[in-house]
Amino acid sequence: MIPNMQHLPRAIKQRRPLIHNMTNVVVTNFTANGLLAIGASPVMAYAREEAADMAKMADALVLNLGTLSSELVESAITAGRSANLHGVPVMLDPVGAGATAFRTKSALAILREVRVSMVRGNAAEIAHLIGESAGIKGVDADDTGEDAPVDLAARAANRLGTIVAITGKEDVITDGSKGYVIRGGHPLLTRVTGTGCLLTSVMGAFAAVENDLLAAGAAALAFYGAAATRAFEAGGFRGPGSFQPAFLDALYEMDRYEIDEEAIVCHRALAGRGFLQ
Ligand SMILES: Nc1ncnc2c1ncn2[C@@H]1O[C@H](COP(=O)(O)OP(=O)(O)OP(=O)(O)O)[C@@H](O)[C@H]1O
Ligand SMILES: Cc1ncsc1CCO
Ligand SMILES: [Mg+2]
Repeated sequence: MIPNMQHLPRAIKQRRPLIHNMTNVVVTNFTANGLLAIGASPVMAYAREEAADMAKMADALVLNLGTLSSELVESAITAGRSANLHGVPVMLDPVGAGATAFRTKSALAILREVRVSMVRGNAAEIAHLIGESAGIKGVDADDTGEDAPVDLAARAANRLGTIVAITGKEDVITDGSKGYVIRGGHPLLTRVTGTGCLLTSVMGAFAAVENDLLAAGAAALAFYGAAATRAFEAGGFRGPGSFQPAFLDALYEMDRYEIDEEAIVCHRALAGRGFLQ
């Protein structure tokens, strides 16, 4: 079980951490609404002229490469360095890494220039960051339907020197030696754009209120998956269009969820690799 986890959604509602997002044009509104729903305070700020100032006053910085440009990469590095100087955790979502050389190169430049606290992506994105090829089409991973890619996450964490989360049917998060596999969520999440992007920002909100970043990230994955399950179980929707607001409503109630210990498991394959029980 993850230590000190159950109270984190309440801590977010009480402290309303400021989350500075440099994100993509597809998911901007959804990300702001999702962060508001959990009680965090979102701000989107991109200009080179203000990136360092905003990052400095934030409680977490989220860098998302979904609709990147060279200007965004430059601003992201400026913001990231400012966050590093002021002890602000930095999340990186390398959207579409591997789909084009520019995306991979930009993500690696940020990882080189900024001390990134956590990287979250799908398996294909994370594989490409460490030079391993995997199926990727646009910004979506080819769904292999396989179990959580624990070894890939651990290799990436060690190579990149940061916490790595890989999401999919099951989620995994690791610092390269310890880690968690989290079951939950719902396949409908893949039919609504930006659920991964919002998750990276939600991880930022958890990192803002908990210094143990591995536990914070694992808790974020568990609560986010639980919200998706609740939204599905509550019913009353016909498909992705009506699932999206139901999911936002479920995120709003996240502080009421008891995380089922069964949802966070020591994956069979983790035995003997230093992963926690
Ligand atoms: N098959 C699945 N079953 C249950 N949950 C899933 C499934 N696939 C993804 N998820 C969940 O969906 C959320 C987003 O993860 P995903 O891996 O799809 O991110 P992503 O590819 O970065 O998405 P996007 O680019 O649309 O933001 C996570 O909470 C993950 O656990
Ligand atoms: C569809 C899409 N294209 C670039 S970013 C994005 C949102 C999901 O990552
Ligand atoms: Mg993504």
